[in-house]
Amino acid sequence: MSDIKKGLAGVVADETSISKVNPETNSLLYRGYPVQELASTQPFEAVAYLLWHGELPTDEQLAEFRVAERAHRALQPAVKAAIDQLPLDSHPMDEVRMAVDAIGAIETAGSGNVLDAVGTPKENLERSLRLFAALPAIVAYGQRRRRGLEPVDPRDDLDYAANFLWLTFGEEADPVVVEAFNRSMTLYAEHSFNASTFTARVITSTLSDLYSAVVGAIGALKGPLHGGANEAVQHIFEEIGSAEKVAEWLDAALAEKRKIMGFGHRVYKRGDSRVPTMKASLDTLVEFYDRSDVAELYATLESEFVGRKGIYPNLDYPSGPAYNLIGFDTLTFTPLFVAARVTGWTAHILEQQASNALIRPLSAYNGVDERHIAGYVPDAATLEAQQRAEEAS
Ligand SMILES: CC(=O)SCCNC(=O)CCNC(=O)[C@H](O)C(C)(C)COP(=O)(O)OP(=O)(O)OC[C@H]1O[C@@H](n2cnc3c(N)ncnc32)[C@H](O)[C@@H]1OP(=O)(O)O
Ligand SMILES: O=C([O-])CC(=O)C(=O)O
Repeated sequence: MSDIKKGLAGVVADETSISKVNPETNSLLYRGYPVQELASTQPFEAVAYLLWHGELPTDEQLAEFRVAERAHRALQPAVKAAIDQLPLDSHPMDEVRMAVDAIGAIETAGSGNVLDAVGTPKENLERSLRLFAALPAIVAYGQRRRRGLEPVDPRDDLDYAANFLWLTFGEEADPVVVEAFNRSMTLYAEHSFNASTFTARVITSTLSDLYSAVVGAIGALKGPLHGGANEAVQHIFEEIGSAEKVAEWLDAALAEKRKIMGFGHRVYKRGDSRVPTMKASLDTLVEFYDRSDVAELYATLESEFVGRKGIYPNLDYPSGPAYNLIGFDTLTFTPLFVAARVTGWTAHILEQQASNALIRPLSAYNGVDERHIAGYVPDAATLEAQQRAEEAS
């Protein structure tokens, strides 16, 4: 069949008013605002509000939103208990998926049946806010427990980004670090019908609940062709070691036909619109931590790979080393992406619920021709149905 779109490449599956990815102009708009402007001027809470409500909050709305977000920051004992059941060497993405699953099971408990678990738009907006508020403590706890540290309590006097760093490291981060981290959250928040968001929309389209959709999206994000690439970039940096070893490493990697993680994109073919903003944040971190070696490796790998293949970095390329400099464990990088993208996922879940159609594409069968079990004799009802089908065709 010639009209198969492998990987749904180029297929417009539905409309959305949440974000616009334009590879021609290399731009990304959230509800009409260029993401670079949002990243430079807004706290992440305001970006979450924008994605859900369609408008940036007024000062009063932001203050009210912050009160609600701060009220749900603490790690719930049942969620901590769910995470504690897992081996310490479970992947943190599995931990986060388990935590969201536990929250979903707790919050929809008593809803009676699958129809009631779906919830109203108001309930789903509240659920989105609670998940957004709870994820930093979940991600931070994962890293702390692997380091043998007790969780710390959230700080009501800190905004989202500063509190996230506090929860992870147990100390107040420098404003330079908070700013870079806040920007990364905004840049990661939303990107139209990427694989994880589309997964969330597919699950939502069956009238399943918001938590199930987010759990599915986490599973899709874990893959290294999608969100898992920020973790994979750091592994590559460690494998290479230093800028002078890039050329030799790349020769071998390309000879082995390896994918170089952090490069390439399904939609952007001439560079990811978010990279310059994240690279600027990486530069501030390089300066702050006095790690010019990281900048050198970054620049050398980029120029060698772009020079040889004409394939450009995506957002995971600068964010991987940025998260490493901040002090996050490498395996925590993709959970940070979850904490940011939960805003986009839930905005899409709400949009899908508001205008739903079951998502169910067709497939072209390319298996063996019809065949039969030797000695099988159809019963009367089957024969009758076959006869009716033949007559109708
Ligand atoms: C936030 C995000 O999720 S951004 C994406 C993060 N993912 C990564 O960084 C993983 C590495 N990149 C990739 O695997 C790809 O570029 C993808 C999956 C992101 C996009 O893939 P697609 O649009 O399907 O392009 P596809 O994988 O078909 O690549 C086209 C060609 O470029 C090559 N190519 C694309 N990206 C890379 C890469 N990173 N390294 C080496 N070769 C690459 C492919 O091998 C393919 O070559 P071929 O035509 O000779 O077979
Ligand atoms: O859009 C995509 O396919 C992947 C991506 O960059 C994202 O989800 O941020």
